Amino acid sequence: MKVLVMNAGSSSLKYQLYDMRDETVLASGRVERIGMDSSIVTHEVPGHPEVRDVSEILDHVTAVKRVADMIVHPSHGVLKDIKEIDAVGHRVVHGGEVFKESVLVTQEVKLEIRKLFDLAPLHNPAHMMGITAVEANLPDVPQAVVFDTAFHQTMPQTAYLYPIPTVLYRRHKIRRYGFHGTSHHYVSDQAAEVLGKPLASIKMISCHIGNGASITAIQGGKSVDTSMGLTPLEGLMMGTRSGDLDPAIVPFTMNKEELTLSEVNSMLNKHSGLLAISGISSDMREIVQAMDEGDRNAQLAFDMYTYRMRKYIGAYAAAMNGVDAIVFTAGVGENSERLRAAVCKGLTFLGVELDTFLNSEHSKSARIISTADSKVQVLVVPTNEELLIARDTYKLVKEQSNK
Ligand SMILES: Nc1ncnc2c1ncn2[C@@H]1O[C@H](COP(=O)(O)OP(=O)(O)O)[C@@H](O)[C@H]1O
Ligand SMILES: CC(=O)OP(=O)(O)O
Ligand SMILES: [Mg+2]
Repeated sequence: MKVLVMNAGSSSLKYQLYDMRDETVLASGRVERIGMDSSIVTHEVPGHPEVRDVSEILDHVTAVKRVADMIVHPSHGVLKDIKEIDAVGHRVVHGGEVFKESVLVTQEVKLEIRKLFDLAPLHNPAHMMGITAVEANLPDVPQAVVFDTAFHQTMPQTAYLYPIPTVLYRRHKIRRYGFHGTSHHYVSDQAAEVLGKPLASIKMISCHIGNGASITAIQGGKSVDTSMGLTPLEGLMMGTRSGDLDPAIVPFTMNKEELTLSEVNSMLNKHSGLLAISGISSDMREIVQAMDEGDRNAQLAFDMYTYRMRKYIGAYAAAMNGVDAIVFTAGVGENSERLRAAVCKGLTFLGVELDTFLNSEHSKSARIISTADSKVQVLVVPTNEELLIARDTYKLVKEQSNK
């Protein structure tokens, strides 16, 4: 079975095509700057150089069509006919309380995802555009949706309720949901394998540090608390998002700066975090470079970012009354030895001892980076949300066809 995995953002579309017989990636790529003047399409077949193309792509339907064209292209395609694609799996960030696991797309499912637009305005509308674009380009191909929130549905009420009037939860389902669940789930499985211990016996803290960033406490393989909340704004300081702050800042800023609610919302989501403090970039690579060149604001941004991570790790060690393993994943977590070193430096009280050599090694595989004596094992595990999405999609479509 061939499964196409899609992660549609508001102006981008990432894809991976899997052959599920051996879970190999046949092709992958992305469309960026959808709806802007020059859109960029990149397409890669393992073992071959990347193909890049700049053209005008006005909407997601055209973007999906371009992806399909790439996949069947005479020179860099991997399929003869687009009909060879058996199923499409989508990442959907917000599944609310309705979706505790992955499901096949139906009219009702689409309606439910639409109801959640308010709660993930940067993400869910884009995913829906991806789903309808596939319907337009690949009619009759079954589609599945895999939710970032699903893994966190095991959180106890103590962790997911906000201490505000409960009528807001009953009426509007205002509660903490958590995100990046597919990634936290994947890396926790992988980490247990590397450690050679059953997941059921491990207290783990998983740090997904990418553009968006979240930390999850995983006990016995289940998410028991996570740093993101109702929306992906709560928790850690991120590239452009503020993370935790005093909610009173919202009305106070609106008042003092004469801003509207949507302007403040945009400030907190798009103009805060690393970008705001450094005044340079939301990209950790550029922050580290500027820091090394002596830029004090970049240094401050880095210090705040890692300080806030350390506080969450401490909190989750307390939440689980201990921690056996800390896992770093996603763009920053996997690639920045500087970040890992800075975070772990302040965790010696927990018995964390990083091995400087292992931490500095560049490798694409899951590995331990703590010393043999460290009481808490520290790991780097490359995440693979796409593979879990492909697996769930494959399973759901197979079950459906066996009915
Ligand atoms: N070598 C590196 N050092 C530090 N940060 C890196 C490195 N490589 C990538 N990153 C960071 O990873 C981020 C992207 O992470 P990723 O998990 O791919 O995010 P997303 O999936 O949300 O787009 C970039 O913003 C960049 O700052
Ligand atoms: C939920 C979330 O923050 O996702 P991303 O990191 O892809 O923005
Ligand atoms: Mg990501």
